[in-house]
Amino acid sequence: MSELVFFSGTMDCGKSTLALQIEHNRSARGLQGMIFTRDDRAGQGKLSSRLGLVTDAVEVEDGQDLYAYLVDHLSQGRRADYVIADEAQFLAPEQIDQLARVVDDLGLDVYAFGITTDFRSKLFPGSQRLVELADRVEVLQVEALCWCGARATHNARTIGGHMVVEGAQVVVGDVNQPDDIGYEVLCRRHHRRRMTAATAHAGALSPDVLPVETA
Ligand SMILES: Nc1ncnc2c1ncn2[C@@H]1O[C@H](COP(=O)(O)OP(=O)(O)O)[C@@H](O)[C@H]1O
Ligand SMILES: Cc1cn([C@H]2C[C@H](O)[C@@H](COP(=O)(O)O)O2)c(=O)[nH]c1=O
Repeated sequence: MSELVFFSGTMDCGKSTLALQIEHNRSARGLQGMIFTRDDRAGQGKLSSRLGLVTDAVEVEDGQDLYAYLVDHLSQGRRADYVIADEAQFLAPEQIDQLARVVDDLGLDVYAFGITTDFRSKLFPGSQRLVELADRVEVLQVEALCWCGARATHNARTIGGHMVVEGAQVVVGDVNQPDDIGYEVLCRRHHRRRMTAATAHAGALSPDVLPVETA
C-alpha cells in the first residue's frame, strides 16, 4: 500500500540527507524517483544536504499542479516509481493535496521532508496540510541540539545573533550565520525567552546587577 510520509524536524537535523539516502537506496535497486524541491539553499532545481551531497530536482513553481505533472510525465512513457518532495514546508496546501492524490490514484509512495514551524513557531501552511493528510509523520531521529544541550524543537531567525520575531514567513537561509540574517535551532524554553547562543553568552559575560551591595 503506497503512503504519504512526512519526515519532519527542525532545520539542520538531517532531512535532506535522509531524502538523498532514500533516493540512493532506491535508485541502487533500479527504481526511478521524481524529486521535487523548492528554494533549496544550493539554488533552483537542486536538493542539497549540508554533508555535501546534492542532486538535481524539479523546482516547484507557484500554482504548479504536481499531480498533473506526474500524470503528464508517465503518459509520455517516462518512469516514476516514487516521489520525494524536499523543503515541503514551502509547498502550497493544494500541492500537498495533489501529492496525496499521487499516492491514492497513481499508487506511488510520496516522501515529503520539511520543517513544521517557522521562526515564530507557527505552522507553515504546507506543513499543516501534511500533518492533516499524511499516512505517517516521522520525526527525524538525529536530533539537533539547542546551545544548552537540550533537544532543539524550534527554529529561531537571527540577525547578528539576536532572535527576531518580525518579518516574512519565508526567507531562505542557513544556520551558523552569526553576522548576517540566519537561523538557530533552540529548545522551546530558550525560543520562548529569545535566548540564542550569542545572547546567552553575552548575558553570562555581563556584570550582575543584583544583589546590590550597600556600604
Ligand atoms: N561536518 C559534518 N560532519 C558530520 N555531520 C555533519 C557535518 N555537517 C553537517 N552534518 C550533519 O548534517 C545534518 C544536517 O543535514 P541536512 O540534511 O542538511 O539537514 P536539514 O535538511 O534537516 O536541514 C546535521 O544535523 C549533522 O548531523
Ligand atoms: C524557520 C524558517 C526557515 N525558513 C527557511 C530557511 C531555509 O532556507 C529553509 C529550511 O531549510 P532546512 O533544509 O530545513 O535547513 O527554510 C524560512 O523561510 N522561514 C522560517 O521561518
